[in-house]
Amino acid sequence: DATIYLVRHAEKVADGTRDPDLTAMGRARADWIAGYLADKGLTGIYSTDYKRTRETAQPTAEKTGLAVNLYDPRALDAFAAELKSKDGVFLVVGHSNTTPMLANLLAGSHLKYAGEDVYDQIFKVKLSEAGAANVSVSFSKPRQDHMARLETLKEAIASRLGVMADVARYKWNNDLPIEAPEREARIIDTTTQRAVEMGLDPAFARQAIFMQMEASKLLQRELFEVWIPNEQPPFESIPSLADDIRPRIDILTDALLDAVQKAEFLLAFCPSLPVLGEKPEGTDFSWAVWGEAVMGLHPTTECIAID
Ligand SMILES: O=C(O)C(=O)C[C@]1(C(=O)O)C=C[C@@H](O)C=C1
Repeated sequence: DATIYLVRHAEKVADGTRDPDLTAMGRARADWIAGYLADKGLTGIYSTDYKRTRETAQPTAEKTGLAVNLYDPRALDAFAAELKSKDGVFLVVGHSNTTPMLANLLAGSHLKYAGEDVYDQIFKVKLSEAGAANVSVSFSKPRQDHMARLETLKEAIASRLGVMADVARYKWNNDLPIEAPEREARIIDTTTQRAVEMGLDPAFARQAIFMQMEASKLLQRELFEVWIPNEQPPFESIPSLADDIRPRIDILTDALLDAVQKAEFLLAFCPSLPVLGEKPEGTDFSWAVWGEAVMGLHPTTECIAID
C-alpha cells in the first residue's frame, strides 16, 4: 500500500529567471508542510530538479533525514507507474501544471489545474494493494482565500439572472415567447469558442451556460405566471432587447465564464456544493431558479473530500 502526498512548490521569487528560489513566504510554507508531514511516517521524498521544488522539499528532508529523489515532470506516466509499484508514504513536490495531473494518473480522479496563484493544496492519494485509489485534499498555511472565488462565481450568476426581469418585461410588452432558440444556439456556439480559447473544457462550459439559460427561462415564466392572471398592463421604459439587454447579457456571460474558470478546481471539492446552493445575500430569486442555475456547475464525477 502507498500513501502519496503531492504538493506544487511553494511561492517563488518573480525574478524573471527560469529557476527562481522560494520567497520568504514560500519558505514558511515549506516549513509548514514539513511540520504537517512530521507524524505521517514518511518513507520517501521526490522532487523535480528546480530550486523552487527542491527548496519546498528541503525542510521535510531535514526533519525526516530522508534524501530527496529527483523525477522528471515531463515523464509523468512513467513516474506514476513507478510510484504505483511502491509501498510506503511519500512526498512528491511538483508544479502547478503537473501536480493535479499526477494525482489524477495515480487515483483516476479529475482534479483541475488551479492556476498560477494557488499554492496551498495538498493532495493525498491512497493506493491499496487491491488496486483501489482514493484522493482527498487539504490546505497548507498560509491558507489562501479560495472561497472568495465561489462568491465571485455566485455574484456572476446573480448578475446574469438579474437582467432577466427586464427581458421578461420586454417580451410581455411585445407579446414575444419566452424561449428564443436561435439566440440560445448562438450563445452555446460562442461559449464553445470562448471555452476553447480559455482552456476550459467546452462540454463543461456549455453545460454551465445551458443551465443559466434554463434558469432565466424559469425566472421569466414565474413572472408571466403572476402577470397573466393580473392582466398586467405593458411596462414603461423597458430597454431594447436587441440593442441594449442582449449585449449586456453577452458581457455577463463572458464574466460568468471567467468566474467559472477561476473557481473550476474548487467546484470539484465536496464542501463547495452546499456553498453554491446558497443564494447570494440580497437576491430574491426563487430556489427553483437558483437551483437550475447552479446545477450546471456540479461536478459530474464523485466530489473530492477535504481532509
Ligand atoms: O435573450 C433572451 O431572449 C432571453 O430570454 C435570455 C436567454 C439567456 O439566458 O441568455 C434565455 C432564454 C432564451 O431562450 C434565450 C436567451
